[in-house]
Formats: sequence, structure tokens, C-alpha cells
Amino acid sequence: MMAANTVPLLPRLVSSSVAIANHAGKIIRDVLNKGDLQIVQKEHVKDLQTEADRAAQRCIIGSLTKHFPGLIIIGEEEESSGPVQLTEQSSVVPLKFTCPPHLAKLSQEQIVVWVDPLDGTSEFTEATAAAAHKCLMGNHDTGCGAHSTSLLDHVTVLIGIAVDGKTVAGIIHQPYFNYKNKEKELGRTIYGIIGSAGENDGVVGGLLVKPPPTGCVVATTRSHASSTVNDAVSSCDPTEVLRVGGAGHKVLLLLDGSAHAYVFASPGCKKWDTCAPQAVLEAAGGALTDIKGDHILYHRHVQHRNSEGVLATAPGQDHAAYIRKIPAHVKENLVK
Ligand SMILES: Nc1ncnc2c1ncn2[C@@H]1O[C@H](COP(=O)(O)O)[C@@H](OP(=O)(O)O)[C@H]1O
Ligand SMILES: [Mg+2]
Ligand SMILES: [Mg+2]
Ligand SMILES: [Mg+2]
Repeated sequence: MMAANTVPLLPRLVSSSVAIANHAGKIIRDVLNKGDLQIVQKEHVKDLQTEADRAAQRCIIGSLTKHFPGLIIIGEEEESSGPVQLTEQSSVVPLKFTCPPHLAKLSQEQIVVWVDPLDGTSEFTEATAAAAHKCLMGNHDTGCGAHSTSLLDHVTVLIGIAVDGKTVAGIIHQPYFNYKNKEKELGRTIYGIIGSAGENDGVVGGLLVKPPPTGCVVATTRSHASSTVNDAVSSCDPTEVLRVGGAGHKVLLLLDGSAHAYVFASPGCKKWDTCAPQAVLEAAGGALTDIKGDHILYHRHVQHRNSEGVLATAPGQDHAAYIRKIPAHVKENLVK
């Protein structure tokens, strides 16, 4: 085994981030178990923050800063006060990939880390409300339909690593994976480095399944729809539309064969929503761009909004063909 200081910076950062994302997932579950989300409204009624978002971000940014002093990290949430749980320097996961040669000699100044401590906050709050309602009703299924606890599957922790403005590595942790099956391990982490030779073509931790050769299943937002969002989805002639929460979760659906494309023609998604999912998807052979087909950049001073929308396709799909289908009025509506 290589001594820690001979391992290049990027694999060390990925390995440490996997351990940190796993711990952030535990913090999220602990907040939900306590049942007091302390919800704060940010820019509008569909833009919420909970104590789980805040505590998970304190853990991620605090731990990364402790292990990599001076690292540039941009998180979704503003700084908050409260207990900070840090991971140990030694809590790294064994590496299951090789570092691509062109990323083997990075200096820390080239790196920006984009952190979404809890992606799918809307669904997290609704699932929690549903669970509380269920308790009040004596633990029977209330038949709330949309207020189903299955919404917890939509929650992920995202840590994306960009080098010289391009995403190169990502970690997607799903804290509630398997929560309905008590026999199995709770939570999973999928991570990848673009161009690395690891298990499953550079993506570790998840089953990679191509979507069916026929049909067109489009995943899109569940809680941030608009007429432009819906026009873009319709233009793809979908055989099925999955309205689900979270950018991380929608990219997981592209990786497990559940959807062909993720289409979001809105300026609502931010760089911390796409940096990690894009890297994992592209490591697996998929693509994620804005709705016009242009690359999304992740420099330190870039605007946070993905103002020209998001379009992602599963490995093996014709990404350019989806871009061509998006109507001109939708593209014109989304400007820098
Ligand atoms: N109109 C909007 N306003 C604020 N955030 C938005 C938004 N549209 C999308 N997002 C953010 O983009 C992510 C994916 O959205 P969606 O689930 O609707 O597809 C969510 O991240 P967070 O849950 O981390 O805030 C969501 O809040
Ligand atoms: Mg948010
Ligand atoms: Mg998000
Ligand atoms: Mg978030």
C-alpha cells in the first residue's frame, strides 16, 4: 500500500470526501430522527433550509478545511452557528480507482469544491411532515399520496471537485438508500473521477445500467416546475415523465437505467447542484450541459446559478439530439 503522502492530492481529496459525505448523511438522519427541522425560508416559499442542511454543511466544510487547510470550498448554505461534527483525518475510504495521469500533479489553488449538503430539501421536508402525520394517525398509512416517505430517496449529499473550472470528480451520497429494507445497509455512496480506471468505468459504488433501448423516460423537477420547464420536457416526446426531487437523485436515475434524460429548463439549479452529479455521470460515459449544449464551468468566481438550465443524458444516449429538440423559445428564455 502507498504511504498517504505519496498519494496524489485528488484521490486523497475524493477519498476523504467520501468519508465526509457518509458522515453528513448520518447527521441528516439524526436531525430527522429528532423531528425538529427548524425550517427557514430563503429566497421564496420553495427555497427552504433545515437544520439538516446547516449541520451537514458545517460538517463538510469544517472537515474539508481541517484536512486540507486553505482549500477553496463553496457551499449552498450561509455560515451557521451550532455544533460541528468533524471527521477524523484517518477516516478515508480505501481508493478503488487510479488517478488519471493529467490530474496527478495538481496544486490546491487549481481546485474549487462545490458542496450541496442536502439536495432535495423540498422533498426532505415533505417526507418529514408525512412521517409526523403518520405518527399522529397511530402509525397507519394516511394515504397522503404525494406526501409519501418514499420522498426520502430523493435526498442526497453532493461534493463536487472542479479543477481549472471543469468538474473532474464527484461524490453522491444517498443517506436513505435501502431505508425500507431493514436487512440491508442503510445509505450508499457513488463517486467517480472523469477518466479514471476504477471499477465500473471510473464510477464506484453503484450499479451502472443502461436505460431501455426503446422509449424515452425524462426525469424533471417535482417542486420547481414552470411552463418553460414543461415545454422542454414535452419537446423530448417522452414515453414517461418522472417528476422527482434533487439534481443528485435525477442523475442517479440516469445511472441505474430508470431514465434516459434529465431536463430542467430553468435558472433555478446552482453550481453545487450539478458539479458532483456531472462528474459522476461523465465518468460513466453520460453527459451534462446547459439546455443549449454548452459546458457548465465551475471557477471560483463564476455565477452560482446555472442560468441556462440543465440537460443531462444517460450513458449511450445521443446528447446532441436532445439539445436539438429543445424549442428555440425555451432556449431564448434562458440567458446568462
Ligand atoms: N426555482 C428554484 N429556486 C431555488 N432552488 C431551485 C429552484 N429550482 C431548482 N432549485 C434547486 O435545484 C435543486 C434541484 O431542484 P429540483 O428538485 O426541483 O429538481 C434543489 O436543490 P436543494 O434541494 O439543494 O435546494 C432545488 O432547490
Ligand atoms: Mg436549497
Ligand atoms: Mg441542491
Ligand atoms: Mg441543498
